[in-house]
Amino acid sequence: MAIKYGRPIELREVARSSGAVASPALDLTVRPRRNRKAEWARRMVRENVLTTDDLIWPLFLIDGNNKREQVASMPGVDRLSVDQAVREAERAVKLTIPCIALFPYTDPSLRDEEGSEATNPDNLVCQAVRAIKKEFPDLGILCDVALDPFTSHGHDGLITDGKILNDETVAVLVRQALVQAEAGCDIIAPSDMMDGRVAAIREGLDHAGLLDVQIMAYAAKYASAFYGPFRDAIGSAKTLVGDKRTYQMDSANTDEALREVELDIAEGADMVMVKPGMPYLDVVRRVKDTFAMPTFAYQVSGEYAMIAAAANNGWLDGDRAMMESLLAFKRAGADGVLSYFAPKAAEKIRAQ
Ligand SMILES: NCC(=O)CCC(=O)O
Ligand SMILES: [Mg+2]
Repeated sequence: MAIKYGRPIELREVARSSGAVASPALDLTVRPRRNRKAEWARRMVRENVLTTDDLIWPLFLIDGNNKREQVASMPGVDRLSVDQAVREAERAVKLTIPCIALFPYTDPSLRDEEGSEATNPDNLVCQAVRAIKKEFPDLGILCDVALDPFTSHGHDGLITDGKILNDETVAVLVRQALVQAEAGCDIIAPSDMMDGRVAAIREGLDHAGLLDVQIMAYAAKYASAFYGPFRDAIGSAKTLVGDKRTYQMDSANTDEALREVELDIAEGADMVMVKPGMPYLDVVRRVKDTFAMPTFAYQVSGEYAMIAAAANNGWLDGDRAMMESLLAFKRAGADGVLSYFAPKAAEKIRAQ
């Protein structure tokens, strides 16, 4: 190492203040704490900053009017009727959050084996997109593409004899993407993890003349326990049969994440995502370093619930844990974060 830490023995004792305890000064030339001595000094050397531009706010939708229903496992998060979602969209605009994401709680009577409601051009998501775009055309809207909010079995794809049918599912996902894009959605975000869906969706969008609709691929989505509260929110927790490990990734792998991301980029993804977030920051870093693509992370429902629950119990300073967890994504190389904390974090950033 080039740095020399020592200094001549005769200089060691000279800088002691009179009030110092009687112990010899350490022989240190380099003292990293100097750069942390005051808030202005810390700001000067700060390497990463979280801004409102880094936030994407996921919202849950429910049928009805003037309705807000608490999601029990996500304190502070509600399911919203379309008119209420428009009000939250207004809040996003005022907070300068660039983009929201929409997730429907589909009425159980509309769920079936094939997830047909996903391709209904007048489903809850499409209604919300149209209503929000009408009032706030400059707010970005991201829509998930996957069948789980619409299927009676809670899986993201079509099933026969307990097996997910990849290619048949992709054909349905293209139609789902098209109804959402035609309603005015700006970013199509396939979260299903079927092989080949990004290419098929890109081709479908281009064929329909929807050349400007972006694709944010949930490229590396892991089979995770942290999705629990989300399934509660969209009402698939009780109906889900089995697990999703034949399509979502094994949490032990990171090389596989790079292969998944590489494929989605080759198939036309404009942006890629890693999900969940906090337990997979190593994956975020590798993806960003390897591909230099716009890279996003999803701080999922379970991550939100952990912090919110601990804060509600007085075990954590909720605001500080929220900001620290969001900054961690920036440090890992993410360009942005989907987080249920988005409005709260944006309020805090703007108050600073
Ligand atoms: N496709 C979107 C999700 O699965 C969200 C998961 C979560 O927030 O737990
Ligand atoms: Mg894939």
